[in-house]
Amino acid sequence: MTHLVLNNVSFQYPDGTQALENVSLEIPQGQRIALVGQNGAGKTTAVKLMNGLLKPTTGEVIVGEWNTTSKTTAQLSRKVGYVFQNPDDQIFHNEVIKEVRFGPKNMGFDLERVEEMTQWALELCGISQYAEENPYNLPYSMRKFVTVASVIAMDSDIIILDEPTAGQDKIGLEILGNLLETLESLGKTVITITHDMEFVTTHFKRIIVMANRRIIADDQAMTIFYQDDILTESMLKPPAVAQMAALLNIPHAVLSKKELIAYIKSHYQPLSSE
Ligand SMILES: Nc1ncnc2c1ncn2[C@@H]1O[C@H](COP(=O)(O)OP(=O)(O)OP(=O)(O)O)[C@@H](O)[C@H]1O
Repeated sequence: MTHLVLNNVSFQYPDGTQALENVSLEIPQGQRIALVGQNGAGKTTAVKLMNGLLKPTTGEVIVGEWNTTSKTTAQLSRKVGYVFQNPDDQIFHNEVIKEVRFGPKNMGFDLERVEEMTQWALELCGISQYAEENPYNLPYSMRKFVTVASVIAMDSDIIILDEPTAGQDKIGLEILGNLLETLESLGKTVITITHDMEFVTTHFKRIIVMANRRIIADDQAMTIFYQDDILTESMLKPPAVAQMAALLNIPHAVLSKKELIAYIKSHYQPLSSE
């Protein structure tokens, strides 16, 4: 069990850029969270603080019983796995299976567990058939799955996915949705940064919205996508169904195609063909 806490965390990059200001947050083990907000809001900085790649300038980040300030990234990676935004910043092996195997091997798992976790991760990410390929012969969306597999194979309590939906087609998004279900059933905490609001409303109950270096909302989709001040400040575009519901003046929150169609069917008469 690894409880994650950020207490009044601020962060400044060495060039003076203030990337986070007084961010406080608590994530109990096992939650599935979407982290959203405009480019530059501070999302990647926030998650890099969670796995110790960055240390807070002020405030504290607590991972389980550890304060990240006194731990190395290698120590923290046992508890918090981070899938980089750009897979090419992460991949360094010339064979997919070697890349995925590296993490569990490095954690010191016995050989049998290394193989078991590697095969499980490859399968869950839909890339078993590319195990012997050079990752750089695969398209970006597949390379992203190689990095996801490499991290989930390490079996950490907390898993952070930085923009896994970028460049994914329908099948890729289905694989990701299924992956989230599986990780939740295993009791993992999964924090996902994404710009895909359809994906957010379909797969996440808790959504954290960042804007201008701060958290401006931490709530469910029903609240976030129907609150004008949050949408304005974060510049988030609600999912298409919510936009259509607003155009139709539907008086309550609608977040799925099913709900939208049901409303239309019950309120509008079909046009007669005569
Ligand atoms: N290495 C760095 N040095 C200096 N400034 C940085 C560095 N990395 C990020 N920043 C700046 O910190 C701020 C927050 O960036 P961050 O990458 O955390 O935002 P983000 O919400 O993840 O954006 P995106 O959705 O584009 O990934 C931005 O102003 C960004 O330009």
